[in-house]
Amino acid sequence: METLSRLEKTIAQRRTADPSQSYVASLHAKGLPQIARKLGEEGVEAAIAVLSGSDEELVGEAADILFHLIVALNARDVPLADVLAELDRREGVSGIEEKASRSA
Ligand SMILES: N=c1c2ncn([C@@H]3O[C@H](COP(=O)(O)OP(=O)(O)OP(=O)(O)O)[C@@H](O)[C@H]3O)c2ncn1[C@@H]1O[C@H](COP(=O)(O)O)[C@@H](O)[C@H]1O
Repeated sequence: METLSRLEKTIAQRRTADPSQSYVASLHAKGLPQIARKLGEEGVEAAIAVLSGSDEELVGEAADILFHLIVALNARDVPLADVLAELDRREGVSGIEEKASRSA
């Protein structure tokens, strides 16, 4: 989790960098729709790697999706800590109970 928090800080700092020098800044320059599109693409690539990639390819795709997810959260000014707190809240609650609480 330390790694993800550190990455979140770096991403926040790079938002306002020169887009020709920073991938994060280049995504921001293209806007929220592009950030969302990249997150979707990476999700699909990760799913394909689950089915047919090597372990090494899956690790790479998993890293890409975590990175692009944090870029997207940061672009919406939603702290990663909020997501982690939500996961903490769900701890000890079974998936079935969680689903029932959502549809109640
Ligand atoms: N972890 C990452 C990271 N993972 C993936 N990527 C980039 O995400 C892109 C993945 O997109 P694709 O695989 O679809 O490749 P692509 O065709 O080049 O991408 P597009 O042109 O379609 O956007 C690549 O350009 C990767 O370099 C990352 N870019 C940056 N980081 C981290 O973010 C920090 C800040 O980066 P800059 O903003 O570039 O300084 C870096 O120090 C790293 O810690």
